[in-house]
Amino acid sequence: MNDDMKRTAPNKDRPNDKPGYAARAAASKILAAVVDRKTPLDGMIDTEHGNPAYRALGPADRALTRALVLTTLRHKPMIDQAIASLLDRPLPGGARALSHVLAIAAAQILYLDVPDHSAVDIAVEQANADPRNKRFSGLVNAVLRGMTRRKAKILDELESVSPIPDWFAERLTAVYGADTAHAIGRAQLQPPTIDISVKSDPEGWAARLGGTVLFSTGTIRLDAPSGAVSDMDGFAEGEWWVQDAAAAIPATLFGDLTGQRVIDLCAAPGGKTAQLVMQGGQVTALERSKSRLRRLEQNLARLQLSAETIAADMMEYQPEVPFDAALLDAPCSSTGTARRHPDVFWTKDFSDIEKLAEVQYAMARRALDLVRPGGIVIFSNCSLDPLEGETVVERLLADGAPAERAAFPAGRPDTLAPFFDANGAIRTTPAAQLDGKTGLDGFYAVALRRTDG
Ligand SMILES: C[S@@+](CC[C@H](N)C(=O)[O-])C[C@H]1O[C@@H](n2cnc3c(N)ncnc32)[C@H](O)[C@@H]1O
Repeated sequence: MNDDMKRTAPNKDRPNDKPGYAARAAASKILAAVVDRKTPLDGMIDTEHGNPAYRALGPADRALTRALVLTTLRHKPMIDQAIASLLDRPLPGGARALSHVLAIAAAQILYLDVPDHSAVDIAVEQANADPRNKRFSGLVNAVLRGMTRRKAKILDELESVSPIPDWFAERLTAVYGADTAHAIGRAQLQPPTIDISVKSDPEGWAARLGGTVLFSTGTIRLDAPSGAVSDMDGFAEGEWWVQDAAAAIPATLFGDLTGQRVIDLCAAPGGKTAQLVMQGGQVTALERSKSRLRRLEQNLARLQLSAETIAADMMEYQPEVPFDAALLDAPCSSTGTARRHPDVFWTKDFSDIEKLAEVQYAMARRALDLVRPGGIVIFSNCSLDPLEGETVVERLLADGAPAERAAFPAGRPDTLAPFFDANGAIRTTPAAQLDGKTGLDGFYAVALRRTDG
């Protein structure tokens, strides 16, 4: 039996076989893993290695589960407030599983185009099917029916609620000011576009794929993509790869790399490696995770681009000859990508940012050892917190690392000018516009020149 048939042959006598039940049950489990156990979402919705409840679903139910979890996480503070406003008293501390069933149902009622009665009925059945929650099935019914009746008023009340957690909202306000912090929060609610980088002919591919070209990076933006990315024109032929416009900025800042030996130090899945090859570099892609390096190799093979690949920890790797240039796209809190990965706000906290900042500091120092004197290191990451960007560089320079800030090569589009800070580094946030378009990840990128030797 194939996946589609499993989805279309329910046994109506068993509520758990009702259409849509399994998708909601999987969504509630996955939400619990994100919120209670801080498990990143991506791994759980992987078709090969993901959560078993997700893998057991057919393609249509998998898409529904993803939509349910993403929508719930994107609106989590609103949903929590809406549920709390309908309860006489808070749910008992042990009722975590129940709270996730309620949240998934509330996301459908408030934010998704799902008939209210299906959302309510299936949530009641989920409660009945779990011995821990059976006694609450009446409460689930009452809360969710109340929500459907008062939907318009509740949505109105939720207008002023920030979609990001307090710890991060406070941090953003302290760093960027209240208006930008608010705009970053609102940007989080917009469905993300698909941005792609092309090997050549952006205008031609934009016309073929129904997108528009963002002049600043040559990115093609698909505002209303339909179907799987891998089925789109040019994907199998290796003409393009998916890459947010902001993520495309750091590598382009090297300019022409013809004749230069370049190392991409945290390379997988390889979007920036592909750019470095396209910019003419003789590229070595280094990555600590063997499985992620395999993915990078597959991506490069599809794109018919060649680079040397090495599975190694950059902190231990010793090249025979130092490189002319290095890209350090360091692991980070990924808070700049929360539009597409809304789980980051619920799986991370400020202590993670502090720990990652230490790792990045050590990595940036190491990256300087791997280039020749006079060589350039571009340090970048997709965190919105300056502790993982601006402060790392300030610390390096204050501590006497053999480095100075370097200018990016001339010739970049003027439209990138608003993203340069006073020190000549790039800072983007989801509150900004690129080429007049909203929808951009948060990124930081700086160029450093090795000064000793
Ligand atoms: C932000 S991702 C890189 C994204 C990549 N540059 C791109 O554009 O596709 C960070 C990567 O660094 C890798 N990484 C983390 N620590 C590392 C280390 N010490 N040495 C090498 N790679 C490392 C992670 O496994 C992860 O794949």
